[in-house]
Amino acid sequence: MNSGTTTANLATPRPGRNPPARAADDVVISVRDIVVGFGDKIILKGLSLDVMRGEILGFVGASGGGKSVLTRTILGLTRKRSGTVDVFGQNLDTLSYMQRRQLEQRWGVLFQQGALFSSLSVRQNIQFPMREYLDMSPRLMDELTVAKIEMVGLSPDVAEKAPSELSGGMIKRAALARALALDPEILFLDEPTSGLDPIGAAEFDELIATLQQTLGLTVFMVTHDLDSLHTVCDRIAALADGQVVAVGPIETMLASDHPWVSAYFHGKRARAAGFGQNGGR
Ligand SMILES: Nc1ncnc2c1ncn2[C@@H]1O[C@H](COP(=O)(O)OP(=O)(O)OP(=O)(O)O)[C@@H](O)[C@H]1O
Repeated sequence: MNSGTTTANLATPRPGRNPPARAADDVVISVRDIVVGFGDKIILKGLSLDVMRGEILGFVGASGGGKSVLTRTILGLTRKRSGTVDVFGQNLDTLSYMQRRQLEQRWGVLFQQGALFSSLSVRQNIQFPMREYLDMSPRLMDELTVAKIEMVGLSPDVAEKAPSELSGGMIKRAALARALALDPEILFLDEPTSGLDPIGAAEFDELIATLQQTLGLTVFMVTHDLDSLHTVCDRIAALADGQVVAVGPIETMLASDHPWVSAYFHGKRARAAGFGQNGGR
């Protein structure tokens, strides 16, 4: 999937992709100095990070380092002890219930675990957020459901299936369709390619890139997948010791002298994937 990809074409936007916005006022998510812990265990230790409009930001870090915790904190599902999270310029701590609900309609989430409600059909899963947030006729919901299913590359008959009847790749796609149900501007993806074989993972990466492009999405993607980082991410942020220790395009990661970042991007697996040789791939 990555053959023909060079370090040079990572420095500039890949052909066919619009350059992501980089203006300071185009920060879509701004995390400042957040501290998150459980009991006496501090996971995020004053972490700061910006996500820019229209970019795919890959978020990497050691297992158990706090990537999901950061995602859940941004989404307001995990309490922080201090610091701020602004989304679309709105400090999440200051929002009223209604403002919060309006904001929630502007993002879609694909969680790593429990991607679909197992007791609901794919149609019911996709319509879940529509029922939760919108007042729509069943007919319109059905039409939108088919559109979302086709958008993620599944056939319409999948709508009536139960999650247990789908392959791992189809479940990811159906969950993505649900994440897109409300036409969000931001997509949060927590390890979207985990559990997929390399071909399935590559196809899913391609789907994310295509959707980002056609829908103008901003994507925050937690991933361990070196191929995903290389092929679809505009920038990468690396988490270590509870903080973002490097952020930038792949070249920044390859040049970083932080021990974890260096080990990750120059390690055995990275070398097997063709990274880190002569400063690139
Ligand atoms: N609700 C919670 N209560 C207590 N500890 C928690 C809770 N949620 C997360 N943790 C702990 O926070 C740490 C970070 O977890 P997190 O799931 O964010 O890691 P991660 O970087 O996403 O890991 P992985 O790559 O393995 O998914 C772990 O030690 C985890 O056990």
